[in-house]
Amino acid sequence: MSQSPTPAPIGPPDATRVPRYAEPATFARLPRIDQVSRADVAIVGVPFDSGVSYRPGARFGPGHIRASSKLLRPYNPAQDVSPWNVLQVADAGDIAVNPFDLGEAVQQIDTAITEVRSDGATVLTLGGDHTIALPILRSLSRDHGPIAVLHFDAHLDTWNTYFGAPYTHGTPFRRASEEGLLDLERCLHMGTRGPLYADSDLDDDARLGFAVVRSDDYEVDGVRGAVDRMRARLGDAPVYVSIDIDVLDPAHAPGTGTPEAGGLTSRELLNTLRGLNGLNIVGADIVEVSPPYDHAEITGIAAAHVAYELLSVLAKGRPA
Ligand SMILES: N=C(N)NCCCC(=O)O
Ligand SMILES: [Zn+2]
Ligand SMILES: [Zn+2]
Repeated sequence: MSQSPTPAPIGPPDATRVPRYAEPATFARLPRIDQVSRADVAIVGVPFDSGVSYRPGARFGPGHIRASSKLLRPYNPAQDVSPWNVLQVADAGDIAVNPFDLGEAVQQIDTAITEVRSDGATVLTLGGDHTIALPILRSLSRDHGPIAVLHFDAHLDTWNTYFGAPYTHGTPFRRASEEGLLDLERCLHMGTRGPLYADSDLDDDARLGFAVVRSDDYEVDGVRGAVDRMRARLGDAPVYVSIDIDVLDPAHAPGTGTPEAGGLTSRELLNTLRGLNGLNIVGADIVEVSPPYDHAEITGIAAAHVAYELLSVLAKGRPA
């Protein structure tokens, strides 16, 4: 039987013919998911910030990242790939999440992510606060088993509860570990720094399955050393990449809710992500972008470029 050939992916309109600032924003001016027959990668917004412990505003993150992604161009010379030519990437819009009921919100995110994934798409989620990583990991682990979480963040996010609440942006990875969603030999934080509640936080964190490449380790070992440790830890496990934009120094990402001094530069983060090539990435998020605290789109642009590097890695990983 003759098979109909897979249609060429639809990319963004040519920016030399359609102004970048025209039209409602989709990520990188890519098509909406209802404009394509199928998607290899779906961009999903999660406008939710009811889990934050300090400054709010991440509910406006997805729209801001989309607006800040209009200048991205089709060819990525740093990875020698044109991601839109290799993958059908489409914008699936935003999940309608209950801002008043965290339990229901977590359930809604799991359901919506599972539905997008059931059509065969890898999901790149734009947050939203870090609470959203838990339901995404629940969805992924049902198909992939225990996941290696590669977690870029100033914070551990393996704390227990806030005001007795189990679902918050400081607790997703403790819940995930307790629920058996994580490969305890292969999870890793990158870029952590700053004050903790107690020194036992680090003992708890290690017990929950995480190794650590601190922000200060970049000073000593450089990006190359960080990438070597990252690849050794992740091995060939299914990897979920969770990027809290506050992993960047506040100079590189002021628009976030719980900023900590002494962070990575955007160049260090982008270069570290390029080191993911060849690994088995099953999903990713970019969270904690809070536009009310941003200036001149600094944080939105950083997040858009982070997404672009991740999409380039996914494109390079696709068998020809
Ligand atoms: N930004 C995230 N995801 N977590 C921050 C937790 C801050 C705190 O417990 O003080
Ligand atoms: Zn953080
Ligand atoms: Zn976080």
